[in-house]
Amino acid sequence: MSKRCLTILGATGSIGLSTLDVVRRHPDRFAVYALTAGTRADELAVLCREFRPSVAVMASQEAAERLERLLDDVPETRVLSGKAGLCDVASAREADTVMAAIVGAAGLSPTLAAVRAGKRVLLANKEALVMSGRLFMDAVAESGAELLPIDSEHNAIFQCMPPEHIRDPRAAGVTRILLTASGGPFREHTAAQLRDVSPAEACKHPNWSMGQKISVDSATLMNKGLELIEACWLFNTTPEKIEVHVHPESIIHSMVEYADGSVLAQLGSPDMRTPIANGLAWPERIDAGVAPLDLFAIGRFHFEKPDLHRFPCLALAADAFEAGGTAPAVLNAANEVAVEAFLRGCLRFADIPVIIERTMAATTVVPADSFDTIFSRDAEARRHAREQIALLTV
Ligand SMILES: NC(=O)C1=CN([C@@H]2O[C@H](COP(=O)(O)OP(=O)(O)OC[C@H]3O[C@@H](n4cnc5c(N)ncnc54)[C@H](OP(=O)(O)O)[C@@H]3O)[C@@H](O)[C@H]2O)C=CC1
Ligand SMILES: CC(=O)[C@@H](O)[C@H](O)COP(=O)(O)O
Ligand SMILES: [Mn+2]
Repeated sequence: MSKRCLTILGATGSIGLSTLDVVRRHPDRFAVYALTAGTRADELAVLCREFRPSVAVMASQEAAERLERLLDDVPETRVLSGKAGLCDVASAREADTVMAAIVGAAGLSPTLAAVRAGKRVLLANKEALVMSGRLFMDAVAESGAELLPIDSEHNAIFQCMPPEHIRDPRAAGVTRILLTASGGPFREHTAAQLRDVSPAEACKHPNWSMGQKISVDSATLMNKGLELIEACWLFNTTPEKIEVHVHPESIIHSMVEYADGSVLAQLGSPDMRTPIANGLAWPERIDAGVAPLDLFAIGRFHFEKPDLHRFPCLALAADAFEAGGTAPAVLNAANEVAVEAFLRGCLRFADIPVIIERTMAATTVVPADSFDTIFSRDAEARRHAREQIALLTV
């Protein structure tokens, strides 16, 4: 068996560490070519000592200089920095597989570089696809990259469809996708209780252990909104063909309904090592280190409709997809700015959707005809969102 050689973008994060945990269990299958991080050089240094990548990349020159000092005695690891360094390792000839696990818009350029270089791209960074939708999928088609979904719901949907039909589910007899949502930590909060929840409470997901940004997105249901858009692009479908089911146990990771009335579901413990191992080894199955599912202990599954009044972000995302063009990029940018402000204690939880709605209202939708257009609208939306936050906090 020839080894897969990996670049892991966002190696120090929740998905990055879970990926390395799967890799660690299979030294005969996987080798690490490159690891990247944003600012946390100390954490990346520890990983470099264990996995001995040929290249390590930090987002800034300053962080790269620190990493270089920390790896003084690890001469086989070359240190690079910045967007150019990230794109280099994402497209390098030496790597055949790229885990795209940088959080947010910062992941778009390196993920796209991996796509354009025709890699097997394991897509966790949903924001990249939400921002650039059709352009991203066109790049996949042009390069022949193998795009495999890692987001747990999308990986579940992928597992429930014939692989040759994932971009044409109607041809496989698919009638609907049932996208599951946990409902987040505030599923039972009243609108009044939601006003003053803290960042620590928002980051305490009931079932999953994840980075801060996606944890807040789960709490507002924006994560489900981003995932709705992600599913539309990955599976070439529309929001009307996707129904969100709040399933608080997070054991069913999503379902696919067929014309004959069959509904196929993928179940598993809420542990990202399952979809990661599925993507790394696809079409084979390998040990992911995940404990077997104990359905007797779980006992019951519950399902509810999402409450769009308490959690308007889901509807805002559906509206952005409907508006098309640059609207999803604007939605994503406004959300990133609002979540960051909330995490810094500068914005109330309930004002996250307010900032997104105001930013969307203030920004003209134009056709998403190039990545330059996407990046310029992203920057403009961030400026609007920051202005709106400043107005709310004076
Ligand atoms: N966590 C999960 O279970 C799931 C996550 N996802 C998606 O996967 C992605 C990663 O999520 P998660 O692992 O939770 O996030 P984390 O915040 O835990 O990790 C983010 C990673 O990205 C790096 N990073 C952050 N900013 C930059 C930047 N500007 N340039 C380069 N690298 C950067 C971080 O480096 P540093 O450590 O130095 O800050 C870290 O390695 C997100 O898009 C998320 O939506 C999808 C499904 C499930
Ligand atoms: C693990 C994963 O894929 C997350 O996106 C998870 O789905 C978050 O859970 P909810 O958004 O359903 O709360
Ligand atoms: Mn998910």
